[in-house]
Amino acid sequence: MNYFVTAIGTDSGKTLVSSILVEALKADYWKPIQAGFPTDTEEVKKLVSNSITQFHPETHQLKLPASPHAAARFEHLHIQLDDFVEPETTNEIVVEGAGGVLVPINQEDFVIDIAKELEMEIILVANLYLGSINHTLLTVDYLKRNNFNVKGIIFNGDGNPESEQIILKHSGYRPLLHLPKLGKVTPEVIQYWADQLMLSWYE
Ligand SMILES: Nc1ncnc2c1ncn2[C@@H]1O[C@H](COP(=O)(O)OP(=O)(O)OP(=O)(O)O)[C@@H](O)[C@H]1O
Ligand SMILES: C[C@H](N)[C@H](N)CCCCCC(=O)O
Ligand SMILES: [Mg+2]
Repeated sequence: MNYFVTAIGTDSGKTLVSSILVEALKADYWKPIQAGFPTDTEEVKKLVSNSITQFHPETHQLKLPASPHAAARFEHLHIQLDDFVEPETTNEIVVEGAGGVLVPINQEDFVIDIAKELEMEIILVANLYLGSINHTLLTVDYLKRNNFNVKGIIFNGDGNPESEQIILKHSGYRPLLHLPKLGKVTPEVIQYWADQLMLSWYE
């Protein structure tokens, strides 16, 4: 199974969560669209320590740290959905989106449409700041209305039981992991949280 990691926004922790997933599953990693530097792939390479994972090149590596539709226009490029061809591998792939679900890649399509085209199972990263319930349930509503197959939700940030409870109630999604605010993120920290994730992965 290939997993598409999305979130309720940008800077939500998708790269951090992708590193944990890659380490836990010994899966490959692919960031189809990178906007800005340093790249997420470089970050994941620093955090993953297993010898099986392959890091597949971005389909579009854009200079501007902006929405892909704008970053592409800035470079006189046009991104289209059929640019995205699943990398050749016999391994599972953890695919990281860019920003949240409705991030435009051109004037018609969105980042989440890549997951639809490639029939990937969604993993949703949800933060727990004040305001994140609304952002999360809007994302959940979109995923449900468009019949996405969702593996589960990973809460990222210091505990907020009231938010977690109401999000789980309305989404019906399985909580895969709750990642607190970490200190220095090292490969050892990633391995620890990869082990935590696997405790309930096959439930
Ligand atoms: N639980 C956490 N504890 C400590 N630092 C975190 C945590 N979650 C995210 N961060 C940090 O916050 C920053 C943004 O996280 P990250 O890069 O994973 O976001 P992202 O969702 O991948 O963003 P983008 O949409 O640009 O891909 C990073 O420096 C990351 O290490
Ligand atoms: C540049 C950033 N780090 C992400 N890769 C792209 C985020 C796009 C967000 C678009 C938006 O929702 O306004
Ligand atoms: Mg990222």
